[in-house]
Amino acid sequence: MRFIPTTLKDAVLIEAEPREDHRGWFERTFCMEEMAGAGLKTGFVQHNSSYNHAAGTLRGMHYQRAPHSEVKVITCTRGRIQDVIIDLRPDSPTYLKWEGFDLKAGDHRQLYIPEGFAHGYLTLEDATAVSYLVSAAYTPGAEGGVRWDDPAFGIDWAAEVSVISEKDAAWPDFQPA
Ligand SMILES: Cc1cn([C@H]2C[C@H](O)[C@@H](COP(=O)(O)OP(=O)(O)O[C@H]3O[C@@H](C)C(=O)[C@@H](O)[C@H]3O)O2)c(=O)[nH]c1=O
Repeated sequence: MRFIPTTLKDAVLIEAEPREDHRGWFERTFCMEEMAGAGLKTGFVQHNSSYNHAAGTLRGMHYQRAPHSEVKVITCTRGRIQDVIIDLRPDSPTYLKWEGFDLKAGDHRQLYIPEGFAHGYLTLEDATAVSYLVSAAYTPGAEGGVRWDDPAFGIDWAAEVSVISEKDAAWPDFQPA
């Protein structure tokens, strides 16, 4: 595994190292020893998948409040997404900054998102699926969100948003802590 820093503190792109032979390839997509060695958390409690019928579907921007904060490790398993994270940790040098990542099926890449970030994605192709590990149990009462078009962040989405849940369209304007 290769660990590539992003512009946001503690968020990391993980590149797998496929070993190829005449059958195809083999790679590690999770390795406790290598990830812990790179300073990443490895205690995952759920493995989730979501499927989206149409390009232009937006899910996010989500987080869970402490003490239910989550690390997430995101993989695009079918199609293509613009995956976006926002650093919402007031004590971070990259507080309120966002970064977007082009993830697509078969790219051998995963995005490691630390606790304290909002996360969301926009599908760039029809029939797109996303798989992700999370480090804390789903706790609806601790759920928080940031609206995808909140002017506080000015996220530069790669395509028009055409499908979104009522919940995600209605997150209020961000209020700094
Ligand atoms: C996230 C989640 C949802 N659910 C249920 C609640 C609801 O009935 C249905 C769909 O939930 P949502 O609309 O919240 O699903 P979704 O919008 O896909 O939520 C996800 O969005 C991405 C961007 C993330 O980062 C994830 O952590 C998660 O928040 O699934 C669970 O049972 N367990 C879970 O862990």
